[in-house]
Amino acid sequence: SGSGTVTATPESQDVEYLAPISIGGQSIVMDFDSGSSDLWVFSTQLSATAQKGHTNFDTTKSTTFKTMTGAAFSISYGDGSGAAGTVGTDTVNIGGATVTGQAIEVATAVSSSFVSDTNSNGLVGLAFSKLNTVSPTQQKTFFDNAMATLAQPVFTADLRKGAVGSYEFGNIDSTKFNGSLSWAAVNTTTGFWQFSNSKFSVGTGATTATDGTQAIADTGTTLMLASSAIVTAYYSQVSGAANDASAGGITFPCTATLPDLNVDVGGNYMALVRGDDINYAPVDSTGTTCFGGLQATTNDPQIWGDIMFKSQFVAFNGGNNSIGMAPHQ
Ligand SMILES: Cc1ccc(-c2noc([C@H]3C[C@@H](O)CN3)n2)cc1F
Repeated sequence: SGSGTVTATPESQDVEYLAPISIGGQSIVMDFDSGSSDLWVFSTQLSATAQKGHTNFDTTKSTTFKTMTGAAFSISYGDGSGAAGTVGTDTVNIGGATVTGQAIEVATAVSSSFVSDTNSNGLVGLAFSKLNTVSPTQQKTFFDNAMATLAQPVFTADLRKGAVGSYEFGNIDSTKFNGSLSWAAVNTTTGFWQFSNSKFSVGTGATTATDGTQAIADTGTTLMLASSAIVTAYYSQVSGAANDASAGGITFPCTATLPDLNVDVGGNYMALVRGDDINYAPVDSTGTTCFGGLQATTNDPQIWGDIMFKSQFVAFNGGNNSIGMAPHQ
């Protein structure tokens, strides 16, 4: 009910953005992921090794937790990591926006990359509920459950490069972006916040058609994974840029000047991704070579992650299935 705002704090190198939620009165820091649809949490039912360094949800300490008999979940992410376990319901409060009876996926097994990521204690999936992995009865996301009682059926992501931003439910704070939001229709068939991308331009260069693959807005992906048409054209304007097998992608001299990238969202709006945001991070401590925040993917849809969110304030409207963007204030 109501609306709620939580801080979105970047992990080192802005790998992901973490926000605090309350599950059954237990405060737990989670990774908010608009590219998946499970709310799963580290728990006291994990091995002691897996629990080490994490905040572990204890179902026995929540007076409102109810077991969902016979239910289970198992999820894997784009990078091959994953989690699995059992399911119950509990009250979830995110900055004041509250859902009772939210499906809580209680991890009994998690992959090593989650164990070592001790700042994160699970994920809050914010894509469409059709992607939820609970069986035998698929469950709804927090946002899906909250929508009817939120002041507006929306949530927003205000993610910042190397700084604290926010996630907000139920309200669009117009002090956080410049001008007005441009809205694009969302193609809900895949379950992602997916939209068309038909053209782009690099810096002040000519606008060029893309290969027409769509894109998703994915807060759970660190970089901006775009079609090769965009990526090739972009880095052709960056002296010293090249694919660097040892770094695992395109790198360039840290002294390189990076142009802005303009990418079309939904046919009407050219979203500007600042060149400065495309300089992701040095590949090593010498600070000589830097890793590109824009990398190529053959995946369809393209996966536009945090690099895009650092330049654009994004609103997700579950009432009319649209996505709104504007440059940050
Ligand atoms: C250790 C770890 C691994 C992966 C992820 C992860 N979270 O969201 C995503 C992207 C990719 C797609 O799967 C949906 N959104 N990936 C988070 C982690 F903390």
